[in-house]
Amino acid sequence: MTTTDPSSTDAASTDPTDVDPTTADLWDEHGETLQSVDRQFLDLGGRVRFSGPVRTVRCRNDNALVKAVLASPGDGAVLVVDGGASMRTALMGDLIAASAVENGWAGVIINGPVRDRTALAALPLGVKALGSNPRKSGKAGTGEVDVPVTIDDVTFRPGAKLWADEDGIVVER
Ligand SMILES: O=C([O-])CC(=O)C(=O)O
Repeated sequence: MTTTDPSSTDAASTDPTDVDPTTADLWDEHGETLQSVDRQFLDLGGRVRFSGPVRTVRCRNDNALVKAVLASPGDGAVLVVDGGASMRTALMGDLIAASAVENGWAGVIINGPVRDRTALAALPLGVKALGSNPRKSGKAGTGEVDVPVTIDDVTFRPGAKLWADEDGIVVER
């Protein structure tokens, strides 16, 4: 990729000239004023480097809220989905991810699995997740939206700025 346009939708952007600083650069500059996520998420979207303000969903084996939130305007935000690390059901597939792209979301971080990995890898969307499972989620809509969620010792507060890349995830406290 040769553009430095941050709104570019090129898939699989890993170009070091991208305008966003790397997470390592951010850590060097800001250190422990940021939080860094220890958990080793897999990069499963067509964008590896992404950033934006945090939005959140907390749910477990039920993705109705994920679908609803990603069908609403994202305005460049990153949705952090705390699925409690359950690997039982996929919390996002290609249709929900395509809707996230259409609605202007920068990325989705899922403490749980996705499905349709081949399709996700072709979308201009950041996706970090624990893995994949073909089993569909429940659709009851149980869970919470835009509450602080904690994954290991990192708290993701709605509105906090988050940066993700090949090295990991850093987020404002
Ligand atoms: O509908 C679901 O539960 C997930 C899915 O397959 C999709 O997003 O395409």
